[in-house]
Amino acid sequence: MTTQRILVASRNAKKLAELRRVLDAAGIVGLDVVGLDAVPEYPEEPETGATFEENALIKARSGAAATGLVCLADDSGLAVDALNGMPGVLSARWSGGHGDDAANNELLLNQISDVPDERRGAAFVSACALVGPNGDETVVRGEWRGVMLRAPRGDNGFGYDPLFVPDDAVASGRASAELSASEKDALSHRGKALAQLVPALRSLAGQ
Ligand SMILES: O=P(O)(O)OP(=O)(O)OP(=O)(O)OC[C@H]1O[C@@H](n2cnc3c(O)ncnc32)[C@H](O)[C@@H]1O
Ligand SMILES: [Mg+2]
Repeated sequence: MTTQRILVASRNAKKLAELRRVLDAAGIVGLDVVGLDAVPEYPEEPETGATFEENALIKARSGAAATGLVCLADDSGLAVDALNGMPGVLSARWSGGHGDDAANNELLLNQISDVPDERRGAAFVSACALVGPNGDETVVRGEWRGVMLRAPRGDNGFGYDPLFVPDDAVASGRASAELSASEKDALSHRGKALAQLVPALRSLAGQ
């Protein structure tokens, strides 16, 4: 059986690790998952879309076009109800610098410090785009509802995980950053999005 190479186009090492984990857990035989470090550098397009779906497609299209590989990309973020869905697509650079989790978390907590408990709902959102060799495109979305804490808790995960307590009963009030990797994957926005791609990935792998 031939092995289908698939590029997972993310510069965020912790997100990349989650994407790999979920693909591994899906048990798809015949897929060789590679990251951006395994392919020659290519100019990456700015993530200027108005939606998670548009941004995921921007990333997956440019990865597929530059490498000729099937390409999977995730665009994700946290949508806070009291902020009308922000930080949303701006989540990675909410405080200005890209990917400064501590600064992003501090700013966001301050912005919602006056929001009462009953209005602290939020959702993590992930859009995952898969672009195939013939230009075929699939985009899926997963959401994970929860509430915003008033101070960070936990050391696992990344980004806004220490601020977010999932609604799921199995999380029993723990922050996302207090869940194990497999617990997060089973519940998360990213896990839900990728689960919808399993059939497309299986057919790519020739299964
Ligand atoms: O675009 P790539 O290279 O994949 O990496 P990135 O970190 O820039 O990723 P995004 O543009 O999709 O921005 C997503 C941001 O949303 C936040 N985020 C997304 N998923 C998250 C999760 O599972 N837990 C905590 N924060 C998350 C986190 O701040 C991310 O940096
Ligand atoms: Mg990004």
